[in-house]
Amino acid sequence: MMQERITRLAFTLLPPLAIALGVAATVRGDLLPPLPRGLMEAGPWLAALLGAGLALAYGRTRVLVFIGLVLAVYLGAVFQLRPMAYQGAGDPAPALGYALLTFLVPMIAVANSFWTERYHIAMDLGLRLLAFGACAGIGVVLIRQYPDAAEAFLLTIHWPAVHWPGLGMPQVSSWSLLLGLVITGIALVRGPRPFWAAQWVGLLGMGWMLPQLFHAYALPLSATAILIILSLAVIQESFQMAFRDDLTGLPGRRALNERLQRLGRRYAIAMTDVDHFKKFNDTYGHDLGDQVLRVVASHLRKVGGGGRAYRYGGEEFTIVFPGKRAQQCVPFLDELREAIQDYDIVIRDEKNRPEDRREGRARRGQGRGQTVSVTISMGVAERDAEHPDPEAVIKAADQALYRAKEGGRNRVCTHEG
Ligand SMILES: Nc1nc2c(ncn2[C@@H]2O[C@H](COP(=O)(O)OP(=O)(O)OP(=O)(O)O)[C@@H](O)[C@H]2O)c(=O)[nH]1
Repeated sequence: MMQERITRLAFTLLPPLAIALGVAATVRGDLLPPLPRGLMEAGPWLAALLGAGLALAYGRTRVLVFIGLVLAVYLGAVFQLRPMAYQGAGDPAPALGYALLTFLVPMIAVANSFWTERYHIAMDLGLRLLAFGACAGIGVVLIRQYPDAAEAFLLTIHWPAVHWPGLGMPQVSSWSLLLGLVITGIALVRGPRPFWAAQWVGLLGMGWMLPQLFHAYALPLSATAILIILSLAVIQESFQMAFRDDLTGLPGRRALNERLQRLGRRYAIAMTDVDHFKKFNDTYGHDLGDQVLRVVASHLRKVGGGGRAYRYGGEEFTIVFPGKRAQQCVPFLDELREAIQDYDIVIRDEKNRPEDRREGRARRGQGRGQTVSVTISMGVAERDAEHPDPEAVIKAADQALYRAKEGGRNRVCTHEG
């Protein structure tokens, strides 16, 4: 499971990181030729339109809010920070406004990303805007009412030893950004999803772009890149929704249908079914049933012989072996069957769970955690004259599976016997 998560993390994080590093190298290395100013400055708006369009189409209100935050930071840097840097210190109001913005954005981003998308999209978006707008409003009121206290909190360098002026933001803002990165990072590692990766890279990118204030392209190019990364995350998530099974993480039926259309002349297909699963569900409940399906899927994912597993539906899985005969697949299938049969699934007794963690550990130490195991049956068939297309091969594999069940379950049967 661990290795699986690391692979997923790498696949999720590498594309946005590659885009971000590409942009950073372009800016730092001055690799772009002189371009008309308007063109560069149109970038963030065009990318925001693209992202907002996609987010609206797929009902991703979280992304819409994050797009707003990126634009707010970009505009804040261009219209607040830049003039401030030219004019030098004088009126503290713009500095306070900028500090409040950079302090609030990572916090709002985190709150927004943990807020599950519910209700109708307009209602959901309205509630978010109301809540986050209220936070910003309270911040502005507090700054106006208590400018000295606000300055002391937002603009003071509280710990000079750990402050790096090159960060381009007040110290509390950099803490807020760091906290945002840590929380988003943990969420990303625990459940690698394109949105978490996009938000993590986005926060990092915002932190990176602010000190490059006077570089001709840094701000618009970075903002454009972050918004494009967000748009790609929306596309990637919708793609995953269509092709990946949510419960097990395996590719789903649609992905299987796609794969079946592109098989060559020789292939074998195995149908897999969890034994007595209805009884299992009835005895231990649907939640443990779901846990079993995840465990079975994590084994099937590791199938050898060039096979690839899909969730066919319910407790049925399909494994496609390109270039193989049915007999050649049997050892790989048997290996899976044995691994699943030997795997102990620990029942987490939620009702009688001890409050005290130490007691829990002690109880587990005494071997009180009850375990269960399941078995699977498999039927495998290959393409031949009698079964010339994937539908016919699946039907033949289903018949073999039926025989495996009839023969006592926990076994692999081939179509030809
Ligand atoms: N927990 C859980 N159960 C599911 C899911 N999908 C299907 N099931 C259950 O899987 C069971 C399928 O049982 P059956 O096909 O009747 O057969 P079986 O009990 O597996 O028995 P044999 O196949 O004859 O060994 C049903 O009780 C479904 O409710 C799911 O996503 N989660």
